Amino acid sequence: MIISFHYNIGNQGIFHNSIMFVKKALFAVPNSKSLPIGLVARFSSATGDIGVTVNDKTGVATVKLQRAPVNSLNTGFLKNIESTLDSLEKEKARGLILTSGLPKIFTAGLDILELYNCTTESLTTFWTQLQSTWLKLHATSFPSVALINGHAPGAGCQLAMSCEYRIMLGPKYTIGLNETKMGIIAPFWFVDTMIDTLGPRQAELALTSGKLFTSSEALKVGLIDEEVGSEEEGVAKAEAFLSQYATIPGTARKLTKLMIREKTISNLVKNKDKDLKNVIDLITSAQVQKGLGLYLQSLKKK
Ligand SMILES: CC/C=C\C/C=C\CCC/C=C/CC(=O)SCCNC(=O)CCNC(=O)[C@H](O)C(C)(C)COP(=O)(O)OP(=O)(O)OC[C@H]1O[C@@H](n2cnc3c(N)ncnc32)[C@H](O)[C@@H]1OP(=O)(O)O
Repeated sequence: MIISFHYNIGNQGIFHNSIMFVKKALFAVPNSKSLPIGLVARFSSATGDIGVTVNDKTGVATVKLQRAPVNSLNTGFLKNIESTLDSLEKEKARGLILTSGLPKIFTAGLDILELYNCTTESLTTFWTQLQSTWLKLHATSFPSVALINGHAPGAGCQLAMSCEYRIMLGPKYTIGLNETKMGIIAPFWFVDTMIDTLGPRQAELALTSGKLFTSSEALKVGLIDEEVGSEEEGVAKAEAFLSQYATIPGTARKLTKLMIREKTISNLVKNKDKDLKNVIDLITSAQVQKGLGLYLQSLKKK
């Protein structure tokens, strides 16, 4: 017997920030004893799809990012991700597996079109949303795993580092904070997160060179925790990691996580405006705009 639920999202171009769990159908599946049981959802909008499947035995939600062609993070997509996390908190999810529904790409990081030819106003909206989505992901009350099933440059790496455990599909894809390669600077909270993940020595080497690590290099420096040969293996490892928390009291777990992350979180919370000003000053400068234009062209020329 399978119980299927669908999230029903109010959709006015972009999603409302609440998900209603609506029991849609109760149906029997003949001859199936081992089909996954769960809540299934698919969100759809011009600013990206987010597929959510919740295993109703374990309470673990698999969230699949899907914004073709490369899951680049624009304001609407970031807002959808934040709304999804809000809903999972509200529904008391027991764990998160964050992955991509696209082939080859986890996420290509920030949508460079949000940075190029932007206005101060549009950049403010975008950056404020990015800060807000990241804070939510970094501080989830439930344990989180990034199943990195494709490239994860820039903010793609940042999202992955904010999950508590990283499993990456090898050997073809790369991950890292590549901002300096683009002639820009990673924001201080990206830097803080990388230092928390790699330690200052490896973070400095990685950040100053804008290094994109292969999965085996990432494993060596501790940027990822496991490298796998297939998505199925990745899902099994993610579920195994999350299952250890089934017997750990949730509040103790959450408070411990927040204690460890508190410095990095409060650094951004206290300095949000300063961060925004830095970004506006840097990104709207003629020199950086020229560089971003050339970078976009180089991507399109390939
Ligand atoms: C004092 C200073 C203080 C503060 C700092 C201030 C500001 C800092 C802000 C900096 C933060 C930056 C974080 C980031 O995330 S920057 C973005 C990093 N990402 C990248 O560099 C990825 C670029 N893309 C790629 O390398 C490849 O596309 C990728 C490996 C992901 C996929 O390769 P593939 O061959 O599969 O696809 P492509 O043909 O390259 O791409 C397909 C189309 O998608 C477009 N594209 C790709 N990436 C992006 C992107 N990030 N944003 C927007 N669009 C993207 C690409 O141009 C192709 O478009 P079309 O040709 O189809 O039109």
